[in-house]
Amino acid sequence: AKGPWTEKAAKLRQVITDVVPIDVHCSQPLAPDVLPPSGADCLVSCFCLESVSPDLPSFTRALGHTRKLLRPGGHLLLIGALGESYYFAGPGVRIPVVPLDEAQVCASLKESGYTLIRLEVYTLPPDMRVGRQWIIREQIENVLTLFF
Ligand SMILES: C[S@@+](CC[C@H](N)C(=O)[O-])C[C@H]1O[C@@H](n2cnc3c(N)ncnc32)[C@H](O)[C@@H]1O
Repeated sequence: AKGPWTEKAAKLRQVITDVVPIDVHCSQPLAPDVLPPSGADCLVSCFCLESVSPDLPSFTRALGHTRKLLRPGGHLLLIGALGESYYFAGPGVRIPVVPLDEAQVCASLKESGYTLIRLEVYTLPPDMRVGRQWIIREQIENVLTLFF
């Protein structure tokens, strides 16, 4: 069915030139020839690191692995959720999420070598709480955005 997303999908297909697998738990998360030798100018991670890390050390390590993909002076835009304990990847498929607070995220960033440029923490408005995780964890619907 046609809708606003049809147009957005078409635009995206015009600008995305490749889709490659990544595993943030590997010390080399991408295949060696994917990025230029100097590294990426910018990386964006959206609701990924906390939702694929079983605990805080694993989250911190994933940040460190990601940093190695950036060129010196490159930027990471990290978007994630605070205080989640799991999300539903499908009916009955509950994926554990490391529940982070702001201080833990800042400490993990520092430990993995990032310089924090900007931090924004906000609460989702009720009409955006459509995902099950937001319904289940209404008390912790803070979303964290970090710019490096
Ligand atoms: C909660 S979803 C977020 C998806 C999307 N970015 C969004 O904002 O809706 C978490 C994503 O992490 C990806 N993922 C799972 N394990 C991963 C890993 N080891 N390394 C990198 N990404 C992983 C999954 O494929 C999934 O798309």
